[in-house]
Amino acid sequence: MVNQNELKALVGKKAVDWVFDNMTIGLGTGSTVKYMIEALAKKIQKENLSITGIVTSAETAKQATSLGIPLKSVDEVDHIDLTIDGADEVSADFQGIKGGGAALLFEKIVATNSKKNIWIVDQSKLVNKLGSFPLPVEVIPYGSKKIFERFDSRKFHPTFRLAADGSKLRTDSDNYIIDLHLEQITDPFKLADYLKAQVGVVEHGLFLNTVNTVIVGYTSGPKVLEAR
Ligand SMILES: O=C(CO)[C@H](O)[C@H](O)COP(=O)(O)O
Repeated sequence: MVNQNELKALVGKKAVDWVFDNMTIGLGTGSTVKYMIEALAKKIQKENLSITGIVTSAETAKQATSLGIPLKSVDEVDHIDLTIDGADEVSADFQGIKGGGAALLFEKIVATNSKKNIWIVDQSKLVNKLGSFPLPVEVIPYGSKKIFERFDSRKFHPTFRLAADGSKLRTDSDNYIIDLHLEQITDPFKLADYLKAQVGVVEHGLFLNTVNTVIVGYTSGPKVLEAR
C-alpha cells in the first residue's frame, strides 16, 4: 500500500518534466512541493540547466537555497514561465483552496504573475465541492478582531490560526490567518468577492481560475489532469 508521502513524492518528481533550460520557475510551499524542489535540484545538476526560482515563502527559500537553486524575487524578473505548487483542495472544475501552510499571499502573487500554473496533489485533495478544508483568510493584525466578529456573525465559524506556542500565527508578512470552517462553499466566486471587499483582509485562500494542469498522485501512479 502506497502511503500519502509516497504519493506526494510521486507527483513532486513528475512535475519537473515541465521544467526546461532557461526557465524562471515559481516554487510553491508545502510538503508536496518539498519533493518537487528536491527533484528540481537533481534535474538542474544532472542536465546542467540554468533555472531561476521565485519562492513563495521563507520555508521554501531555505530549502531551495540549501540545494543551490538560484533565486530572485518576483519583482526582479520580467516574467515567470511556470509555477508548481501544492493545494489543500481541488474541485472537479479546477478551483482550489490553498494556504494550509500560511503562504497564500506570496503563492497568489507568484501564481498570478506566472504564464502557467501546475498543482501537485495526492488523491485525497480532490473534492466535489470546496469547503471541507478550512478556508484561510490573511488579515492585518489591526482591526482583526472586528473582521473575526463579522465573519462570526455571518456563520463562517472563524478561528485564528495559532502557532506552536499558542500565540496567533504570523505569516511571512507578519499578518494573522483566520480560518473559516465553512464545510461547503456553494459559490466560491461570490465568497471571494465578499472577502476581498473587507477592509483589513489582505488575501484569501480561494485560488480561482488559476490552474489548468493538476498532477494527481494515485496509488496506481501520477495522473495529469488538464482543464478543457
Ligand atoms: O497552500 C499551501 C501552503 O500555503 C500548500 O501548497 C498546501 O497547504 C498544500 O500543502 P501540502 O503539500 O503540505 O499538503
